[in-house]
Amino acid sequence: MPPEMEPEPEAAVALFGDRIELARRFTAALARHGEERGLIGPLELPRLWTRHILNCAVVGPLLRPGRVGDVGSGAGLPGLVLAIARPDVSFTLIEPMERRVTWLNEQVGELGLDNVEVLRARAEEAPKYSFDQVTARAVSALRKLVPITAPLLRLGGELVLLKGAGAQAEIEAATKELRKNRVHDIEVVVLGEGVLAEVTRVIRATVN
Ligand SMILES: C[S@@+](CC[C@H](N)C(=O)[O-])C[C@H]1O[C@@H](n2cnc3c(N)ncnc32)[C@H](O)[C@@H]1O
Repeated sequence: MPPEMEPEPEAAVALFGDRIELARRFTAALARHGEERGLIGPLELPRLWTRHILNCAVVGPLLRPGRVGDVGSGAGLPGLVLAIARPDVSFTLIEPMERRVTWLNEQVGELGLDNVEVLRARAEEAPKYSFDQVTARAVSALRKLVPITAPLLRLGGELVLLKGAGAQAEIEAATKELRKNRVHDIEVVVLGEGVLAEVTRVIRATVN
C-alpha cells in the first residue's frame, strides 16, 4: 500500500495567506505525480508538507521584490513554492533536466503563475549578473555551489541557499571559493522555529 499523504499542517495557511489554494494544488500534484515522474522519493509523501513545501515557504520573507534565479529547481523546490508565496517577485527556474523542465512548465501553466519563467540550462550556462537574489536547495555542497551561483548575481546581489544542519561547516569548507567569488557578510539564518519540526537553515550572503 502506498504511504499516506501528510495532512496539511496548520502553519500552511499562515505562510501562504491568500495563496493557500495554489499551494494546495501544487502539493497535491506533487503527491499524485512526484514519484512516477522521478521528482520525489517514495518515502516523501508522509512529510511532503513539512519537509518540502513549508521548508521552502518559510524562506519567502527573505526575498525582496526583484528578480530571483532558482538554481536546480527539480520538482519546483524552492522556486515554485516561493513563486506561489511571493507573487511580487519574478522567478527564473534554472534546471537542465528535460523531464523536470517539462514538469515545471506544466505546473506554471496549471497554476497560472505569471511571475515565473523556466530556463532549461545548467547554472554555468545561465546569463551572468542577472539576478538580485539566487536560491538553491539540495544541489551541491557550498564550495561547489558558490562558483556556479555567485556569477549569476548583479553587484550587491544576495545568495539565499537552503542548507541542512551542516551549514556552518560548509561555510568553513568553502573559504577559498567564497573569497574568490567576492562573497561577503555570510550568515546562517534559522527559519521556521516553533513552526516546523525541522528548522530551515539558509546561508545568506552578499556578492560584491
Ligand atoms: C537533488 S535535486 C534537488 C531539486 C530541488 N532543488 C529540491 O530541493 O528538491 C538537484 C537538482 O539540481 C539540478 N542540477 C544539478 N546540477 C546543476 C547545475 N549545474 N545547474 C543547474 N541545475 C543543476 C539537477 O538536475 C536536479 O534537478
